[in-house]
Amino acid sequence: MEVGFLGLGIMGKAMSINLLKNGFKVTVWNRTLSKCDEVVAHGASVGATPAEVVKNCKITIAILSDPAAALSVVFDKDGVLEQVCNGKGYIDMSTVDSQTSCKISEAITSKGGHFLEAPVSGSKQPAETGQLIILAAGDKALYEEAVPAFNVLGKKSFFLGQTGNGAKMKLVVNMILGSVMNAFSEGLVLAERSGLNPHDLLDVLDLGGIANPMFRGKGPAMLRDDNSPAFPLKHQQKDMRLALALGDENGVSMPVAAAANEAFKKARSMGLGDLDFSAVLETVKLHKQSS
Ligand SMILES: NC(=O)C1=CN([C@@H]2O[C@H](COP(=O)(O)OP(=O)(O)OC[C@H]3O[C@@H](n4cnc5c(N)ncnc54)[C@H](OP(=O)(O)O)[C@@H]3O)[C@@H](O)[C@H]2O)C=CC1
Ligand SMILES: O=CC(=O)O
Repeated sequence: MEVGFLGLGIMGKAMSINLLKNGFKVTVWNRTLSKCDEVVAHGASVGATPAEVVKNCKITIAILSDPAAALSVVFDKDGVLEQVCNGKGYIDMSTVDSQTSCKISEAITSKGGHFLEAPVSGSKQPAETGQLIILAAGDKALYEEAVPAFNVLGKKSFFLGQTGNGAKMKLVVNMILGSVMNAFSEGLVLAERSGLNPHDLLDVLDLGGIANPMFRGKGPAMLRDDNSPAFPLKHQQKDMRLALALGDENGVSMPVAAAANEAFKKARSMGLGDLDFSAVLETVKLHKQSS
């Protein structure tokens, strides 16, 4: 199967290499061209523009940073829309809001193309090992056609119905993720400042009813001040912002998520946006009792 792939950030690089390793022919494009080199070394071809990739491939996948990037790659000059026509499929795996997804869907389908949103749950390592959870919605026939690729990229794919449902599911999941990360950060600092060994806290958490792969996976690195990015904090803050907007639209009060969003905003203002979202721990460490 031949696919186009737009966006070779942390996720896109791992996912496109995974497709190549599993026998797919892949044509890639990335705004910063040099990021194509490693994927080309695994056998990918390069398209000069998103439009060229779509022209050459029946199905094109994108995973881009945020709504602005997702829209730009479709609507701007040399963008996806210039080459979408009957029979072409476009799958956007970026984490965006449902409005962005619907706007892209309308544009693609108005030109005869097929659109599927398919944001993913899981981070850099699940992307590398093909263990993502795929939250697809939109064109069911395109979903069926993409299943062989999804089976390489993920451990489980969900088809959630109409366009927008995948985006909403992803935002709900990441709203919880970001809130939990804040509570976990507060717990680590509270344990340490109150004289406990935070490594003991990790062991205790691991055995109880709130045991969580994220605590075990990220806790030791957080205690070493290692926040090398798997899931960049700026993207987690974007997800909190979009989830809060979804809460507004639906009249859902979310004080915990709102507080978590403020902490991520604070972390961004401290210059931590490109680090892992676990770097929100630094905002908790900031507050020290002076007397
Ligand atoms: N990292 C993770 O753990 C996960 C991330 N996600 C989501 O996946 C998406 C990608 O994440 P990730 O790979 O980590 O992000 P990165 O920041 O590593 O990569 C972002 C990608 O978007 C591209 N991009 C940004 N702005 C534009 C633009 N205006 N025009 C064209 N391309 C643009 C970047 O290009 P360039 O290289 O030129 O900057 C790069 O290819 C995000 O929506 C994120 O929320 C979902 C699940 C897990
Ligand atoms: O979006 C991030 C993730 O880990 O999922």
